[in-house]
Amino acid sequence: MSLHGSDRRDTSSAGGNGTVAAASLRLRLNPNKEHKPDGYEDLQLDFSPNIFSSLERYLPPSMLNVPRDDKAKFMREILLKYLPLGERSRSQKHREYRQKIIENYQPLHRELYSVNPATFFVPSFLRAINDNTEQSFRSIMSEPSPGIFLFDIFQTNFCELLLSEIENFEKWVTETKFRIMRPNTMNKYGAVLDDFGLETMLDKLMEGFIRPLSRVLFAEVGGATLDSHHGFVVEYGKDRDVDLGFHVDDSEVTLNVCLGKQFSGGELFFRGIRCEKHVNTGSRPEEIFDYSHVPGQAVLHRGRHRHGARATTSGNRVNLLLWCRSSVFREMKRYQKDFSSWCGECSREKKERQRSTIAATKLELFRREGESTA
Ligand SMILES: O=C(O)CCC(=O)C(=O)O
Ligand SMILES: [Fe+2]
Repeated sequence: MSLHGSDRRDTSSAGGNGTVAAASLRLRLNPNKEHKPDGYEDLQLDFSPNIFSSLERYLPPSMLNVPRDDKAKFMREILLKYLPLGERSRSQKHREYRQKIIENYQPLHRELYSVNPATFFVPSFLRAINDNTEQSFRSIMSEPSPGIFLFDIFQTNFCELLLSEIENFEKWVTETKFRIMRPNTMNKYGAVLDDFGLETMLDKLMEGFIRPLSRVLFAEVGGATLDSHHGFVVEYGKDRDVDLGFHVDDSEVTLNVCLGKQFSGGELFFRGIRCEKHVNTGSRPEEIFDYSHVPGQAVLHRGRHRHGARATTSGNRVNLLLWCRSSVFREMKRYQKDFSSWCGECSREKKERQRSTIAATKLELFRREGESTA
């Protein structure tokens, strides 16, 4: 979402009640650069906390020092005006849904709810992130097939704690008969981690740890500008989902980490990267890659890398998925037709066009040469 000068609207209906409802309040045209904005990470909001911190500098001077909740409420009203009506009520309903869960669900392991690098990540991963160079990233990962990166990320203890938190959440769901929303249309089981309080932690995971990698590995699909996420777990086995059909993710970059437990089967199969237009085209032999999950190991790939998961034939498999999105990339994509920098089929078509242009030029040159020597 971008707030251009010309888009800025009157905020007269914003606020609803209390101090922030004054009809004359408008956003400033230029930000107050001296003002140090509040953090909004710990609030349940329908937009990224960063948007609130950025927008705060545009608040009218009289509002800069009002309580944070009032500022958030005022800004939220403004931001909601930029959503189409249907989406606005969907967003409102989802907010209420989350609020209800968070007010009633008692987390089991509070230490999971904010990122603690020393206890979450394995040392090799932390070192690479701290070095922050392409060389350091590549030194901890393998790329068994173009665009699919594998590396150790989570400590065993972190995986176990997260599994136990998820079990605890599901126990609460069963006991209270709370109807939860599943991660997406393809899963009957699993849970959205963002919905029961892990959103801020996962946002930090994306910003501090996945975006630096994606900036280098997936620059052409907005890897440097990932700014929102959908974080969830999928669960397979007896009494759970069995497999997952062939699909692309609603993400620019996907992090998939197996948390455990004991299982067989469940391999991921990859079949090349495709844009929307080419999503159903065939794959070439070099695009075929199968991967067997290893608990604690990350698989990082573009969301448009076509894939699916084979049946988990025994035991239980639980995987953490972080679909990372870039609003900038999505906006730019609307004005483009050629995705040869990442779509396997666009790239093949482009090479084919170049090949036939060269062939036609050569033919023309031969023809002219023939004419001049005749
Ligand atoms: O089962 C898996 O590990 C893959 C899940 C997946 O691809 C997804 O949820 O988008
Ligand atoms: Fe997927």
